[in-house]
Amino acid sequence: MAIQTLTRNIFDVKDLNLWYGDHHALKGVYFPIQKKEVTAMIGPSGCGKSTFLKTLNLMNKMIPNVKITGEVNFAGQNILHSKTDLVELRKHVGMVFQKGNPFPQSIYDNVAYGPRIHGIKKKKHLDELVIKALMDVALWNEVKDRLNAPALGLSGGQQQRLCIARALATKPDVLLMDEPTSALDPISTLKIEELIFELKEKYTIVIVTHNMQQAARVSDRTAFFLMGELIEFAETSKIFSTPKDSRTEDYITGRFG
Ligand SMILES: Nc1ncnc2c1ncn2[C@@H]1O[C@H](COP(=O)(O)OP(=O)(O)OP(=O)(O)O)[C@@H](O)[C@H]1O
Repeated sequence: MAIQTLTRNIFDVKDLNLWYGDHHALKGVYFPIQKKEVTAMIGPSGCGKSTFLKTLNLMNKMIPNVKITGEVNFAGQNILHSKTDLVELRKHVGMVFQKGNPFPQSIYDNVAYGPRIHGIKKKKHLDELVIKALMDVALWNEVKDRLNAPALGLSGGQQQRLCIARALATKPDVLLMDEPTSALDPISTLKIEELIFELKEKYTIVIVTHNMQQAARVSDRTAFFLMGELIEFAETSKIFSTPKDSRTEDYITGRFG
């Protein structure tokens, strides 16, 4: 996947439809995602935000009875084609979940996990990647003296930053974040938001959030989903000041439903 050949859109999603059995969860979604920006997805519970996010690295491909049609173009290729190498795709498109989910292993082994899967064995190389990833998430100073300690001994906020470091260790291009702060206290949330701001220098970030202030604070563009449809997608400042669709306005002003 030679991503240098891309235009400013790192993902170009066209007419994406997804069904869970009979349930039509994504309906004709067109969604360009720009490089090195933070794109936020907002919308009421069950509108398809997580489903859309997971489609970007085909996390939902394994679910029985899922049918996906349309195009999810990444690095110039439609990843919905059956030939897509999922391990390779997820090296480029990493994911961080709602609740930090470190493996029951040491801090070091958690971060080294991805590089090892991709065949990196030399300790010196692994050390470099682990240190770099932990520095990138501003966790290095907090853990450098206990790299062999269990990751599950870290605080919730530290665990989430560790999971971000784990995702970054394979040097992805895109980081998908599914409500990454919903289980965190305000200070840990602020740290992750600051981190997102710094990470966008190097990475493209797509974040699902229920917190509209968070979307307004961290993202460049915001997409509003409703019942499986992408209703509006624009610069975040526009979505929150002058939304074009009355349904977007109702949602962001809390008048929804
Ligand atoms: N594995 C699954 N099997 C069947 N239906 C599913 C599955 N995952 C999600 N759905 C359904 O698809 C729809 C969209 O779900 P999704 O999780 O994408 O919404 P969401 O906007 O992320 O919601 P939330 O904000 O509550 O996380 C919902 O109706 C949900 O019940």
